[in-house]
Amino acid sequence: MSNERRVLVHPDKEALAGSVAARFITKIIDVLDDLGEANVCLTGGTMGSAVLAAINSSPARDSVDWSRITFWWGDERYLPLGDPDRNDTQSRAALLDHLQLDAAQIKSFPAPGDQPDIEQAARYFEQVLADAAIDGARYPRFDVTFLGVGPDGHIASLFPDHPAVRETERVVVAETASPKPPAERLSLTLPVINSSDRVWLVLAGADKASALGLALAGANVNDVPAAGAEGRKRTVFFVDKEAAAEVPENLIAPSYYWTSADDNSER
Ligand SMILES: O=C(O)[C@H](O)[C@@H](O)[C@H](O)[C@H](O)COP(=O)(O)O
Repeated sequence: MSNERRVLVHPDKEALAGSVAARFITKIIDVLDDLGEANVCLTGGTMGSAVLAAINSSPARDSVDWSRITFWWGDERYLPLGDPDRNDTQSRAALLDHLQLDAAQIKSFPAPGDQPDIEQAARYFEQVLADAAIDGARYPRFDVTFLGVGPDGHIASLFPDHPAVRETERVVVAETASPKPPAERLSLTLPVINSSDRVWLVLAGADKASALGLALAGANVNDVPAAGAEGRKRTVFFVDKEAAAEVPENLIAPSYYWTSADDNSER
């Protein structure tokens, strides 16, 4: 199995969300069959929520044994629990609150007041991740990590030319000057994101075309953080036609009916 980056293009945002949802359901069933349990890292943003809503409305939703999945986020806005702008609030509304999950399956980042300040909140969550890890690792194995991509090429809360995108030692960092409001956020660092078996980037719209084109053309990670996203087994850019406008034709996967047999190449 090669770990080349794949670009899968869809006609529009709705088809994109539906396709990612279908692929996720199939993949996570395979992972649970193989490993017995799974860790999934969700993303904020409109595409992240659209995918979760598509999973929730899928006829195959309840083919997944959700009780064996722990949910994390790649980043979180540092806002009070329940704030409508928090990523976990939006993920709950789109999917998680429609499933029968134990509270322990949902690993929300801390909110203001949980820890003395945002930096200690970052340190605290590093311990939460370590407690969930095995074999002395600093964080669990993420089977699928979703990422949205900003027009500037940011992923999670790793923004171009910010120290967080260059951080390679820490597991969780505090971002206090996010160009995308709100200013204060917590984020996994790139090495942790890239420890994931699969990194699935989901982006739609003409405003993402430049960032995607640059990321696939090998831009510097500091300039275009999405350029640095790479899963251990698979890295897939799920995009719509508008976002794909600047992607070289040779990087776009031939359109084919994807079957699980194709996916067995991962084993
Ligand atoms: O907290 C956040 O804002 C997200 O984690 C962020 O990284 C988002 O995924 C991108 O900005 C893309 O957002 P859209 O999908 O809405 O364009």
